[in-house]
Amino acid sequence: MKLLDNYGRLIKDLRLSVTPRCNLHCLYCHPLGWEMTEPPGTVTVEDVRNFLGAMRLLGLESVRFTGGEPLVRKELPEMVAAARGLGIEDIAITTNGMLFKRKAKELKDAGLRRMNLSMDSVTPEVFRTMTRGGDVRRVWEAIETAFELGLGPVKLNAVMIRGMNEGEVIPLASLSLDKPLHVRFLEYMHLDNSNPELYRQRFIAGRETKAVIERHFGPLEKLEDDPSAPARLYRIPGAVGTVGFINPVMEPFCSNCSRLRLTSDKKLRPCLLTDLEMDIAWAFEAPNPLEALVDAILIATDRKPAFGNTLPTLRERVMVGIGG
Ligand SMILES: Nc1nc2c(ncn2[C@@H]2O[C@H](COP(=O)(O)OP(=O)(O)OP(=O)(O)O)[C@@H](O)[C@H]2O)c(=O)[nH]1
Ligand SMILES: C[S@@+](CC[C@H](N)C(=O)[O-])C[C@H]1O[C@@H](n2cnc3c(N)ncnc32)[C@H](O)[C@@H]1O
Ligand code: SF4
Ligand code: SF4
Repeated sequence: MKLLDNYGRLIKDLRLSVTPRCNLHCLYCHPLGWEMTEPPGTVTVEDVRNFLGAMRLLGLESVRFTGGEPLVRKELPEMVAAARGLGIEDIAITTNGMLFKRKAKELKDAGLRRMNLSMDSVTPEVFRTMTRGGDVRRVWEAIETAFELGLGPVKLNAVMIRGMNEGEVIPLASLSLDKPLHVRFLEYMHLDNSNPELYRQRFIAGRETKAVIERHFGPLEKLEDDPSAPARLYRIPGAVGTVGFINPVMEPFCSNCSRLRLTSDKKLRPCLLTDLEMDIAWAFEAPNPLEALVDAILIATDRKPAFGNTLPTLRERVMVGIGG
């Protein structure tokens, strides 16, 4: 069965947050501390199995476990195994990598196929500042471990923030030169309404980052994009890996959006950049959760907007600074 929204988009990908907790505190993100226990009402392994089962009935092809930091959730391997048990092939995580080395084998055995790693900087001090205490050596270890275990492709995410890591563009892009690493530069999104002026000052448009790379390496080769994935892909001539630009603010990719998101507190979001979310805790408690979850997913898909409805506000907040 295929799930189509009201704009004809095929919904086949799920982003599933398994915890609101994190062992880092990046300057641009606001997770709960890792030392807390999971808040009451957080999705359980059984909830994840039921939700994935319902999505699978509706044609789900890929699932990405995220957070918070998914590796602080001790049941993550069981959740991955639940996805695999339902026949899902494309099982990925997005992680800061701090705990990856010690959990990688178990995750691979459970069915994990690939990973995206956050790496805003290659410079230890800049990395530590941006993540408020993270150790970039652990990201290197995570990359090596992924290569050793054959988990791939390995994609790196760098959120670009003026005054913090703009000097890292060339060192980060250079990581794609001789290794199969896919380095993606993300436009910073300011997801709350506090201090729009600070947001404007910090924001760097993807096209500016691309221009910096092209000034250094010459024109980038355009590669074929996966239309339903957020990154626009390029290659530095002769490089093994790729560079990509994820520009949700200045160049939204909503027309091919294929995603729904489930938050760790059981809210179903038809879109990442929306103020609309449905509390579907009731469906997990229903006498027939699978049936109730299918209903909830159909309703959320029906409400999926044409584009992120908070996008215009995000763009408005940065337009003045960069002239359109
Ligand atoms: N606006 C918007 N941004 C997204 C969406 N999905 C991912 N992003 C952005 O892309 C960033 C990187 O996402 P990842 O978790 O690495 O996953 P991904 O790149 O979507 O996954 P793959 O393409 O499957 O590797 C996120 O932090 C968001 O900034 C989406 O559906 N809408
Ligand atoms: C919220 S994190 C969760 C997964 C994991 N903890 C990690 O950092 O990879 C998922 C992705 O969102 C990105 N992200 C978080 N806050 C962001 C923001 N304000 N703007 C753009 N990207 C952001 C992170 O860089 C990361 O790549
Ligand atoms: S590691 Fe991920 S979840 Fe944790 S603070 Fe950074 S971006 Fe947020
Ligand atoms: S902003 Fe919303 S509609 Fe656009 S790509 Fe992201 S999730 Fe999809």
